[in-house]
Amino acid sequence: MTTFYSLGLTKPVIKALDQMGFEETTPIQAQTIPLAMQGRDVIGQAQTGTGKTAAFGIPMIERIDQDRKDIQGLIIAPTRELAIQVAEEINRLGKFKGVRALPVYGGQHMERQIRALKDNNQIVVATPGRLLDHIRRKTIKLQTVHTAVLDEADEMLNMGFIDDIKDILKAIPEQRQTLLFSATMPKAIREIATTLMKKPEEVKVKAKEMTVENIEQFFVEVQEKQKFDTLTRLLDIHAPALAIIFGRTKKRVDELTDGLQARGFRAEGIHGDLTQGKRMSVLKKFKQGRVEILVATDVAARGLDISDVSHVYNFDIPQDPESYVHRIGRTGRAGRTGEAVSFVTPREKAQLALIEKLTKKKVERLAVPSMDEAQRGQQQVAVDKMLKTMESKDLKAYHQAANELLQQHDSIELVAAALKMMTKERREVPVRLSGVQPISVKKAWDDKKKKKFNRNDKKRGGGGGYNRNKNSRNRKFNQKRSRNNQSQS
Ligand SMILES: Nc1ncnc2c1ncn2[C@@H]1O[C@H](COP(=O)(O)OP(=O)(O)OP(=O)(O)O)[C@@H](O)[C@H]1O
Ligand SMILES: [Mg+2]
Repeated sequence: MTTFYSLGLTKPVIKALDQMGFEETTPIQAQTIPLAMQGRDVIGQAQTGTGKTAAFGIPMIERIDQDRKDIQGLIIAPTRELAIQVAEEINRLGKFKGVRALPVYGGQHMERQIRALKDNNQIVVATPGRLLDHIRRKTIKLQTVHTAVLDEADEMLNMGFIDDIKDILKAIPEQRQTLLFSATMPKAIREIATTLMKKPEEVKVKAKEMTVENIEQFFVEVQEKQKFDTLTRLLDIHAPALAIIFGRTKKRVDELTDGLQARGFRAEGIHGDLTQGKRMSVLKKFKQGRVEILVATDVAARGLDISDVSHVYNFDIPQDPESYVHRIGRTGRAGRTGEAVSFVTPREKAQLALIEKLTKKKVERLAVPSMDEAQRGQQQVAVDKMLKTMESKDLKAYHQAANELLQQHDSIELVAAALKMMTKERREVPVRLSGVQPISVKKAWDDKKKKKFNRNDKKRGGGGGYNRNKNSRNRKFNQKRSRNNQSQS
């Protein structure tokens, strides 16, 4: 086991780590921090939830001169939520050294952002689109950046951001250090990445499986039409603390959210068509537990670190096996346990086999639950609540009433009545979702080829400069996404 102290970190950073409750390094941290502190370029791949943020954040902070007020570190992340989350973690790590990180993302007021950029932040954490806007408008100065990080690099390159990333990196001095991190690193992406880096050291944390051990993985085989009832029954049985449900498209996410709400679940959706304000408020409510189920598209949930997520449901099996790894990785973070259940229609069994091949892990079959089992699940929730109340609350004030009731009535009937009052008796309100095409392995394969072709095509076209307008970028991006029947965040 490696301590942070043995890595030669400075006192203010050690103090911050202490305050954050980090006692030992995770393997990716132990392996990449020394390399990055020497100024080496690093490609880091390690399982979800194993502390990649601090693996690049700590060395970046160590190499920042806190007496200078210009931007010295730049982190690029695929979504706004992730940019915010990473900036928060960097700010915690840099607190005692006096290093500050500013998140910069689309959907935020431009003028306010420009003012904030003048406000002495040595690190900027940005999404590619908005960062390019600032570079074009000359409202950000990146000549002093010496360290650049691409977080979730494969996702950004997958999303068609390769030219944007190249343009951004052109605005940073060439003698920079470049770090690149993700839980998945398909070969093609790694090859592109190395062209942006200088003799990168590849660190791949050796693990038997690509997913973390503490996530139990299951699948249920269901017909498309049975999926929704199966989902709500599983939710009743599992009674998750917090759950994330993945749908394939934005429309699907909206329909699922409506359906779950109709059946009495506190669910909210998150995807790229919602306003920034709405996305932030949904996430905030979810983190506080005021919303118990978050319904999301792939992109919307990449990299999100919400510690109490106990269950992940793939209502639609993901198109890429890599997406599966990221999706289920929203649970089982930082050593906690979690459960993941994937819904597979009979025609999608081959896709499940592909996932098992990539992750080197067998996914266990779960029987489709009956309505009775679901009800017993909710009864159990009531029983647990009752027992917990008995343990933790002073019930003396209720003793007299209880005694009187027991003299007049049968004790089993009394307890049964109390349980009935506490049990959510869910009526299976009919919910109809629009039909979706099952994923076939052939389609997934074709899409992969198409993506590759598009990339080459783009390369031949030379890509756009800074003055490419935002709408054209978005249009291209959306076309690509809808072709893949996926959704942008
Ligand atoms: N050494 C450590 N000790 C304890 N907790 C840690 C340590 N390093 C990181 N963490 C915590 O673990 C959680 C997961 O970290 P992080 O979000 O960086 O994971 P990740 O590897 O980037 O995952 P993903 O692939 O999903 O993006 C965070 O809450 C973080 O604060
Ligand atoms: Mg991460």
